[in-house]
Amino acid sequence: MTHISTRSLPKAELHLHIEGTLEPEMVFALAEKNGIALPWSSVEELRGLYSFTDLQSFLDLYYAGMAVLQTEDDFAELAGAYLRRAAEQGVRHAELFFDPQAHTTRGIAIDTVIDGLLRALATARSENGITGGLILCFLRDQPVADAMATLESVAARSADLLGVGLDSAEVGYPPSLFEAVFSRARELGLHVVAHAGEEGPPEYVWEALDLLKVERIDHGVRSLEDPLLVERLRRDRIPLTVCPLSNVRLGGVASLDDHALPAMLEAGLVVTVNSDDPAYFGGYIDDNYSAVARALDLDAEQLRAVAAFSVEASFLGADAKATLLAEIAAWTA
Ligand SMILES: Nc1ncnc2[nH]cnc12
Ligand SMILES: [Zn+2]
Repeated sequence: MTHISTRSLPKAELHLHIEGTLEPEMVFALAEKNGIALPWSSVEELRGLYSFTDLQSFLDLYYAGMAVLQTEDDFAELAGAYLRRAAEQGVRHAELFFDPQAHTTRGIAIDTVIDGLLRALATARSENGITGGLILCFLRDQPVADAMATLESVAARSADLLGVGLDSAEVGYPPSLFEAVFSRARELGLHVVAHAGEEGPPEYVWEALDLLKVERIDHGVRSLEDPLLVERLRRDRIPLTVCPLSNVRLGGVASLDDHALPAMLEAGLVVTVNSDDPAYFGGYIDDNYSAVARALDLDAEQLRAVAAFSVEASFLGADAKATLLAEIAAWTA
């Protein structure tokens, strides 16, 4: 059994919903500050609800908690807290997902959200040397026209974004619905990624690749059900941003011991380890690294390989990648 500490292993986080870092304590503090009535009476009561049966049971609570995020300062505080924790856990680069439609439908301006998050990223860069950017996610269970309108609303400031993604309830909302939206995003020079194969079938992963032309697949764990798809992902070195603790907490995988991560590595896939919604799933990124290191008995070489994949799969430039890869190669447990 390995007990390697991976905290100091340099890594990139590529699958992190910033709203999923909203800890119950911050929910209550922001509710008080903003004069918002909550349906929960205490931090303990709210945290007690964090036992999920599937993706939707989590999403219901995730969207409810966001009501406390009102001002640019609130978004900066949220992202600042995450980035400090991430830096403590060895994160050197973080590409943050955010869900603007979950805020604009509550009357919050999209610029308020983006400006707050960008301010936190700038502060983290100067204080901790951590680099990063924003990936705007469309809610796939909302109308396609809303996604297109959201994209057009940021077209003039697309340089403030790294890319776009696709999240929320997956089954019944195939990537094919969003072909025109992703085409427009690519036209704006944005990187493109999508959640696929978390609860949805391998067919959704094929659609994300062939129709949305994504550069990474978020989750993708169900890809292993389709050998031809595995071959495609391997051949084209399409990275998968896997979130082990999330898969267990949402019931996609019975326990960490049963996680497909070793099989994915064995199959020659570019697999990365990420935290998804750490406030809800019981751990930030290094909690995910250390949990898989223990449960799956990964050695230092395998852990360095996963960290190197995270850098390779990132949207950093070639020089920044080379610097981080050299640090990872030099890392010893
Ligand atoms: N794991 C996940 N899957 C889909 N949508 C999400 N939104 C936040 N976390 C998500
Ligand atoms: Zn996710």
